[in-house]
Parts: sequence; C-alpha cells; structure tokens
Amino acid sequence: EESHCTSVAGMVKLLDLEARLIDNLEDYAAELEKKLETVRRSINSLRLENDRARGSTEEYLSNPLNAFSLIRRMNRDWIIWQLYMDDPVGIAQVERIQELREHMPTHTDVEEAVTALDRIQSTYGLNVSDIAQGLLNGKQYNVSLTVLDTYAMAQILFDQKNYLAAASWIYQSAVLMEVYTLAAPLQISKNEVRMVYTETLLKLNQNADALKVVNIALADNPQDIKLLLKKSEIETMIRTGTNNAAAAKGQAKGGTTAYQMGCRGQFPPSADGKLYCLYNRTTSAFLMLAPLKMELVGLDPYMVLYHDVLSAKEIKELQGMATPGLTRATVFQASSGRNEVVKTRTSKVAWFPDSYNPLTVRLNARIADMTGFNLYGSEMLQLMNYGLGGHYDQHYDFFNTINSNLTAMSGDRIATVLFYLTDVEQGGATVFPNIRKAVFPQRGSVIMWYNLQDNGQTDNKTLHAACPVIVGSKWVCNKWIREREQIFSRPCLKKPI
Ligand SMILES: O=C(O)CCC(=O)C(=O)O
Ligand SMILES: [Fe+2]
Repeated sequence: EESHCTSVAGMVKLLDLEARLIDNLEDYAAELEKKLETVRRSINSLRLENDRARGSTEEYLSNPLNAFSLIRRMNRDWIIWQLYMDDPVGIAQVERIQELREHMPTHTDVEEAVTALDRIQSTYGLNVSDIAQGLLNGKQYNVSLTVLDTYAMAQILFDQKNYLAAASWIYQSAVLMEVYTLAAPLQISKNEVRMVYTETLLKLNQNADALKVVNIALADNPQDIKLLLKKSEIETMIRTGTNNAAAAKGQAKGGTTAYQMGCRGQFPPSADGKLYCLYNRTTSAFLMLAPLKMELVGLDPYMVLYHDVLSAKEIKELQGMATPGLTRATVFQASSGRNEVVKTRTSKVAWFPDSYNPLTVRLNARIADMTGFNLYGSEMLQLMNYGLGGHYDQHYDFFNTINSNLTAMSGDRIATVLFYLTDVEQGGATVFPNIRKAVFPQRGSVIMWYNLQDNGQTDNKTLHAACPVIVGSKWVCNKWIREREQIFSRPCLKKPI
C-alpha cells in the first residue's frame, strides 16, 4: 500500500505520472486527428466526384469508365469505409492508461485525502466555502477547488457517516455546479448533487430543508419518478414527525478541545514565569567550546528548545538520505504487540542506524551533547515527512508495557529529541495539551523533553500531538532515548518498588 497522501515528498512522483498521462492523452488526440484528417480529405474528393456526376447524370453514366468506377466503388470502397470507421482509434493509448493505473492513487487514497482535508477543516475550525476558495486559516492562496473536488468530499464524508461535514461540502458543490463547465466525460448532473444533498439533510433530520431541495430539483425535472417518490416520502416523514433513527448520533459539536486550541496557537503565554533563554555550555564538555542557544520551555516535564542546531547543508543531506526510503509510519499497538499502520499517525518515515554515515554519527554526538544522555541502546534516528493534513494524534512516546520485548533490553523511552528540519507555513505545531504548551516548527531547532519522571514512572503530562499540517512540507527527525543506559549519567533514576 503506497498511501500517497501521507507524505509531501512521496507525492512528487504523482506529478510526473500526471505529466505522462497528459502526454498520452495528447498522443490519443493526435491519433484521432490523423483519422479525422483522412476522413475529411476523402469526403472532399468523394463529394467533388458525386456533385460532378449529378450535374449531368445521363452523360456521366454513359461513359463506361464512370459507370465501371461507380459500380466498383459502391461495392467495395464503402465496405472498406465501414471497416475503417469501425476500427477503434487510440487503442495503444487506452492500454497505456491501463498500464499506468497500478501507480495511480486508489479509492483508498482518495478516502485518506478526504479524511485529511476534513481534519484540517475541523482542527482549525475552518469554513468549507473558504477552503474551496483557497482561503486557508486566514491566508489566501491562488488555488481553488472544483465542483468535482467538493462533490467527492461530500460523497465520501457521507459514506463515512460524517453527515455534518458532508452537508457543508454538498452545499458548496451545489453552489459551484452553477459556475463550472466540466469536460463532457467528467460531467455530473445537478440532479445527482441535489439527491445527495437531500439524503445528507435527511441524515441530519433537517426534513423541511430536504423537502426544499427536492422541490428545487423537481422544478427542473417534474417527471422524475425518483424525485416524486422522495418528495412524498419526506412529506410523510414531516407529517408524522418521523426522524431518521440512525442519523445524527455523535453529530453534536463539542467545544474547542485543548488540543485544538494548541494547534490554533490559542494557548495563553506560559504561566511558569521562570522560563528563560541561555547559552548551554555545561551539558557536555564539547558545549564549552560550542555552546547552544537554549530556551527553557517548561520544568514539569522538563522541556527545552535549542535553536540553530542543524545547518542548511545538513538538513538537505538528511532529506536526500530519507526521501527514497520513506514508508508509512506505524505505531506500536499494545493489543497486537506489533507496530501497525494507524489512522492516527499519517506521515512517512525512514530509519537510520547511528553509524549510517558521518552525518548520523555527528548528529548523535550532538544529541548526546545537548541532553547529557548516553545513547547506547537508544533507537535509530527517525526521519519523518508529513503529507496532506499530516498529523500524529495525541499520544505518549513511552510504551509503559511490562512484558514487552520492546522495553526488555533498553528500558522505556526516557526522553524524546525532536529536530525540526523545516518551517511549516501553516499548522503542524507540536502541542502538549495537558500542560498547555505548543511549539511551532522552526527550521534547525530541536525540542527535547523527558517522558519519564525522576523515579522512572511514566509522566502523563507529556501527552502530545503533531497538529495537522495546513500548508507546508513538515520534516522532522527524532530520537527516542532509552532509559536503561542512563544509570551512570543520571544515577538518581530508580524504578519504584
Ligand atoms: O512531529 C511532531 O511534531 C511530533 C512527532 C511525535 O510526537 C512523534 O513522532 O512521536
Ligand atoms: Fe511523540
């Protein structure tokens, strides 16, 4: 499973593929033109001959050459024309599309893309008509959606039983229907859109509104049996006060969650009052020579941000290293004891051993310098690229499992080190809802926090999430540091008995 939309870097090849498909359609047009030209040229000469003959029929036919030729061509040539007309054009191009289909996004990809766009809409509380017009979280882009886009959103959200969101998208589709002219094969009918609109409103128990939409549709198609039946069905529902039983469960929109507030940058400025910036010269001997710009983000849990840790050259190298091997990110599932692809984490990752190349060696040394931790037994460097609406829902980085082989060797994840390789134009913050902190990606910065308390117990205040990216290609690199090897660097750590 390719899972196209889960990484921006991974989607680049779709544009190349689309270019090949357009070239192929152009070849198809050329084939059609070739045939068309042949036909048109023949019509001209045939017409010329026939007109000449019909100008003086007797005289024409009295010539044996004309008579012979007429008989012959009427018997033979027209059968050949029939075969020629029957011969399909552009078979090679049709087959070419079939070949390329295996690389093209599937219905599942579209479903994922719909879910992602809906996630952006709901997390940031955006207006569907704004989105359709390219206004994303207050910033206007020179892009808009077509009615085919908004209609696909509506249909799939409907199938996913997300009727409230579907209603906004189908309304938008009805609006856009009026202004779009679509290529003939792609056309959708107003009737079709209105039917989906009606069904969506019925699911939301807005029966009177549903009736209005049916009546509008009937004004254009007074004889449509389906519409007439629907009208009487809704009228009965209204008369008897029937509601759609299956509908509207879980539709009520709650208030804004702490997570959403964090993503939207609505947390109040830190209340700690003790936070400050400094040059870190002390965590390791090396830092005496090359101190790092450090910003204390929080004390409980301990959380610091380092600035300008990665150079542009290093970032480019990391992205180049990771891009070819990016695969869909997974999450450890306690239920199965395995790492699995989940809807709650949509990004692509590539892992690199500490000794992979001089850069990974250097990066690991820098992590050790920044954190004071011994990296022996820690996890590989994980490079990550988020895609369309890419996010990682609220989670803890620690495993907190007792009988798992995941923690048997090196212990749990004592700390997380997260490098931001890119700025993100909009969205994509790392938020900690329980302590109301949000960190927005800054190219070259690193955030580090402790997942475990000093006594080794897991710390629920570390709950965090990667907010959906609105616009941008968010790259991060993280290192999950394991606890076991820290016995000498942090000797006061001990498990409670
Ligand atoms: O990308 C982020 O902002 C957070 C990523 C994260 O929490 C993780 O990978 O565990
Ligand atoms: Fe995490």
